[in-house]
Amino acid sequence: MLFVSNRDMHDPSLNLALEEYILRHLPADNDYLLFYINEPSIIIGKNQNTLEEINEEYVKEQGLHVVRRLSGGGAVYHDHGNLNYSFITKDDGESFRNYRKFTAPVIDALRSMGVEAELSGRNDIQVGERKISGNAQFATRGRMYTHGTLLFQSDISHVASALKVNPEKFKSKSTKSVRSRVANISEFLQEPMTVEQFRSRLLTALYEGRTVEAYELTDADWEGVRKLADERYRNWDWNYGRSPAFNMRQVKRLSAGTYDVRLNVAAGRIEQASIYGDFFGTAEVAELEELLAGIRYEPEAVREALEGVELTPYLGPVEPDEFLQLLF
Ligand SMILES: Nc1ncnc2c1ncn2[C@@H]1O[C@H](COP(=O)(O)OC(=O)CCCC[C@@H]2CCSS2)[C@@H](O)[C@H]1O
Repeated sequence: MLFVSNRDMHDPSLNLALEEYILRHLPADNDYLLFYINEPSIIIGKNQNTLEEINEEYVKEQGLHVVRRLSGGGAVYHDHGNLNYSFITKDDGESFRNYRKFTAPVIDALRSMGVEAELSGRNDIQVGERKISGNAQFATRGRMYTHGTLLFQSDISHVASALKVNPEKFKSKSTKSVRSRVANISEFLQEPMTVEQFRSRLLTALYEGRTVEAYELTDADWEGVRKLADERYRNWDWNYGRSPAFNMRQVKRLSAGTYDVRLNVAAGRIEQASIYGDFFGTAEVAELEELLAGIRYEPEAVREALEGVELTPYLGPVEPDEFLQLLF
């Protein structure tokens, strides 16, 4: 596992671009480890509707970055007290949706510092009932990354104020406020340390005492990273773009996540479909939306049109009947 160093880079667009660049362009015969700390930001899940996730007024007032990532899942708040890790590895057919595999070494490292961390739910690391880390994955062309946050010493009140919280989440996890659900790792440490010291401890623990081998990024690499940042992560179309036009809308929680389906139906046919949510798919949900366009708005017609289409890559594990229930 090669370590990629970017210690002084805190622009979320550059950090997400670097992560994507490593995934797509660095030699695939190696695994990579990347850490990053972002300036105050909201990082939106791939399939989310940005404006419904953020508290716009607060974002403006605080000058927060709002950036969409390639992985599924929900929106999270980052600041200088939040350390992110990313394992960029081969997609070997067994690792996608396997959060235990990638969080285990992080959890072991936390335990070695006296933090009683454990994996719970789909993708969270918690101490007791409180979340200290959210995780997500992205896979393409045989490569994948698994990345997660580590709330070390973040301003927890901002976590609550910056994000608009989906009432579904409260119901399903039966908690009263986000504030009480998340916690900073520093609270659980016996001896105080800075986020930088925490980062070094984690790095040493992840290499289990072996020397940390680094991949040195070249000038050409950096050029590629900047290009990706400009083209994608600094692009309004990517971060906010997708149009929410609809005249039928249904929001449902299934076991694989929350789905928000919107349809424009005219003359009995689906003109346009938009599917939002915090689910974990690998394929572009836009392809599925396109498949739905032009189909008669009837369960049988939709069932027929989708025959043979595997839904899981788009939507995570969802049965065809469940999908129909989202549409009708
Ligand atoms: N920084 C951070 N860490 C942990 N939990 C958070 C954070 N910010 C907000 N939250 C809480 O998690 C939920 C959303 O949980 P949910 O499970 O919906 O989403 C996630 O966890 C996504 C994790 C993405 C990790 C990436 C790693 C590098 S770039 S971002 C939110 O409503 C808050 O209650």
